[in-house]
Amino acid sequence: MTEDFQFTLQATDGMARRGQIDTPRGEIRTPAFMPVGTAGTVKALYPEQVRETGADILLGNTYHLMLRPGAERVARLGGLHDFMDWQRPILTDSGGFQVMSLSKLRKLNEDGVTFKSHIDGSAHTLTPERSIEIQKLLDSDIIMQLDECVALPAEYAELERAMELSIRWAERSKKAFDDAKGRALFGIVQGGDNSELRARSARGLIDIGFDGYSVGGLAVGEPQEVMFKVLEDITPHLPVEKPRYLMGVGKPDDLLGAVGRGIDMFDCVHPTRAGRHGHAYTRFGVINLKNARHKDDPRPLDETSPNPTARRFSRAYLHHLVRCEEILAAMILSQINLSYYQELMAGMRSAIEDTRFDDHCAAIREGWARGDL
Ligand SMILES: O=c1nc[nH]c2cc3[nH]c(NCCN4CCCCC4)nc3cc12
Repeated sequence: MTEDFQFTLQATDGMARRGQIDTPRGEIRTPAFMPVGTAGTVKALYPEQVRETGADILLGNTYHLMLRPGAERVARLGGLHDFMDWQRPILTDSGGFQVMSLSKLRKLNEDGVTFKSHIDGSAHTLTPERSIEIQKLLDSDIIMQLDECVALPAEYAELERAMELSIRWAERSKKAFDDAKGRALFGIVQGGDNSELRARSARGLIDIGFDGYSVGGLAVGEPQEVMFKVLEDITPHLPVEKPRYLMGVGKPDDLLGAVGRGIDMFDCVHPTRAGRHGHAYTRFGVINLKNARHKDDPRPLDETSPNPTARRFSRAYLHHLVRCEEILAAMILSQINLSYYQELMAGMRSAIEDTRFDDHCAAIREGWARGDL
């Protein structure tokens, strides 16, 4: 454990946990949602606007930044925090997942993965050691091991092979990390939807020892109930005193269910991507502002929202901006969606403190069910 990366469990309510991660660059209140800043930007927002939505930490992607502008270049320019002027914690993914989902030509073997850039076709290699090196060059605060994520549904043999490879890569990642001061290294639990493989993966990672444990191999096309079942299988095996991070999740309903099953950290492109596509997340559920029903509606999105932006512009105006594909639509809706996600996380944090998590989630879901009147 690096001494200045410290997770404190403050309260629990059933499996739901309220905690805090202290890092050299600031604290992370959990359960936490991490906006995705793939190419060194949370799209359409200034970093100070991202902070104003309530975010304590951002996610950066090794795959994208190693291809462009390059990890050594970011290091020469002072690291990712100075490069994008976000001085709070950054968690970086290790790149394997993006290679498999973005790069056409790739070859994976025991040593690592070689692939062609989806940008210019140039050849690249990611090994556990190189991925750790890149994340250190980016000056990441929370580093991920390199792993292999298998899309579901998948055969047992394939899930077992990838899970065992990921444990060997976890070992190599830990050696390369070499307890870098002030940084944390997370292992990633694999094993698909097979509870025996998931348990073996968790045990293997715990034996190696990590500062936190990510649940990988989910949000890859499986139904929500499969994801929840996997979480119920895994979280009892994970150490209570270390943070759990569910990668790539999710929609608001996923967040409530996963916090209730013991998850502390999340990341997803959904709120920002949905915002760019004209969808607004609110207490009433998601509102598609492309829909013509809004074109004469003078009401703001949500006049009782704590977010001034959601009280400021009429639905008619937002509908107009979305229809015109104006840049301001992406800016406004990205801010509104990230604010709503952070409002959800803050609400869950206080509900857990007051041991009223289940009632709180029921009330949130009632609001979504009532819909947009
Ligand atoms: O197993 C993983 N290891 C490393 N990184 C990951 C990232 C992931 N991201 C996702 N899902 C992302 C789903 N996302 C939802 C919104 C639209 C774009 C795709 N699963 C993941 C699994 C992993």
